[in-house]
Amino acid sequence: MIETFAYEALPSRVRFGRGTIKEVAAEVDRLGARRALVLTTPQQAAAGERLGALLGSALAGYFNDATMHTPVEVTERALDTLRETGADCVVALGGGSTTGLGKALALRSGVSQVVIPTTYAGSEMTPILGQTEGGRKTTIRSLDVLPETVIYDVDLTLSLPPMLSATSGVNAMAHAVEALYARDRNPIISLMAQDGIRTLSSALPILVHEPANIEARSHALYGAWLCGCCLGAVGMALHHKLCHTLGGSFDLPHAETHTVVLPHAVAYNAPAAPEAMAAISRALGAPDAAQGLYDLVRALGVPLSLAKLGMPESGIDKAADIAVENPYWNPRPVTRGGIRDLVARAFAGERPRAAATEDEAA
Ligand SMILES: NC(=O)c1ccc[n+]([C@@H]2O[C@H](COP(=O)([O-])OP(=O)(O)OC[C@H]3O[C@@H](n4cnc5c(N)ncnc54)[C@H](O)[C@@H]3O)[C@@H](O)[C@H]2O)c1
Ligand SMILES: O=C(O)CCC(=O)CC(=O)O
Repeated sequence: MIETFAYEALPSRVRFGRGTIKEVAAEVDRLGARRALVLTTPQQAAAGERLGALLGSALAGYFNDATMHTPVEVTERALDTLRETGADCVVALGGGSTTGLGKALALRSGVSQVVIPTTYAGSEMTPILGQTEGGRKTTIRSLDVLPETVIYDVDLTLSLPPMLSATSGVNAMAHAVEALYARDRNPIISLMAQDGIRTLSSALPILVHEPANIEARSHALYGAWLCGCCLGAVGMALHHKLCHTLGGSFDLPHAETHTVVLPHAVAYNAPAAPEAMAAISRALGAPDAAQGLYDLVRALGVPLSLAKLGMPESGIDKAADIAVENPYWNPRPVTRGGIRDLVARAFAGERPRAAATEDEAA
């Protein structure tokens, strides 16, 4: 039987393919905008200049200081540039950090956004904005920050280094995994989630050895789009909350933290979400969801432990304390002991705990 559900499609236009960046001026025009401010990180400034050339007379200027976790002071500087250049639109070229800056500007000024994603983070498909002020990261959900247009150009992902491709891809898979057991899950998003996990788990092991494999790049970017849609559409749970806590408390890198934690969060939730686990296993082609994810991460050759990412051992207890401070919905109740065990295993890079039955886990 089909479960009772609600489904709300988010309004955004997507173009996908190779060489699609050439359509940027037409897409800006389609939005009724006249002057576009190009946003990048300092590392992608040269790619931003090539994009500026494609915009021609619609180019208003550049802001090349996008920074991870969207610090408010950077947004304020970008807002000054937006006003000085008279831009009525932003074109964000880059990963989640640059997309985040575009969203922050849209929230404050109402400008429309074209996003050209070059990682697999998926922020371009969500009405979610995380911002940092005074060392504290807060998240809002509002249609005001949802980008109007997203241009996926597979060619732009060829330069994404293999290790960042792997961790960014697992970051994307985490959105799909949690969508499958979300409280507000629905059949359309679950289909996208399963296909997102399937395409990324097939493409990533190829990309770490052959980063220029265009077919694998194309599947990975398509999978990232599907996973981003999942994050934008339904609520996330333990895995995302825990990564947020760990990243914020110990200044750990975003995609790498997701990659280490995902198998352990899935093992924790497995007893309470058997249908989701079966769907994840099928999508991975592995007998067990959590063990399959761990095997995938190990095969990608990326760090398997929070210790390797720079978390101190004393952080295990601190993370467990913070994780139970503010209650949130999760398919399995979040207990301090359970989370401590999860974080300790993730800290050491051990295999996730073998799945318990729901009774054993209670
Ligand atoms: N709000 C949301 O829905 C959402 C979703 C996912 C992530 N995020 C946020 O996004 C940020 C992380 O984004 P990210 O993981 O994409 O990393 P990122 O955007 O910080 O990019 C990492 C580095 O890789 C470089 N880079 C990106 N694409 C490249 C390419 N194709 N070739 C070469 N270099 C490239 C960037 O310039 C940067 O230096 C975090 O702040 C996270 O919280 C937000
Ligand atoms: O930091 C944000 O902008 C929100 C992050 C998020 O919702 C997805 C993630 O943790 O990958």
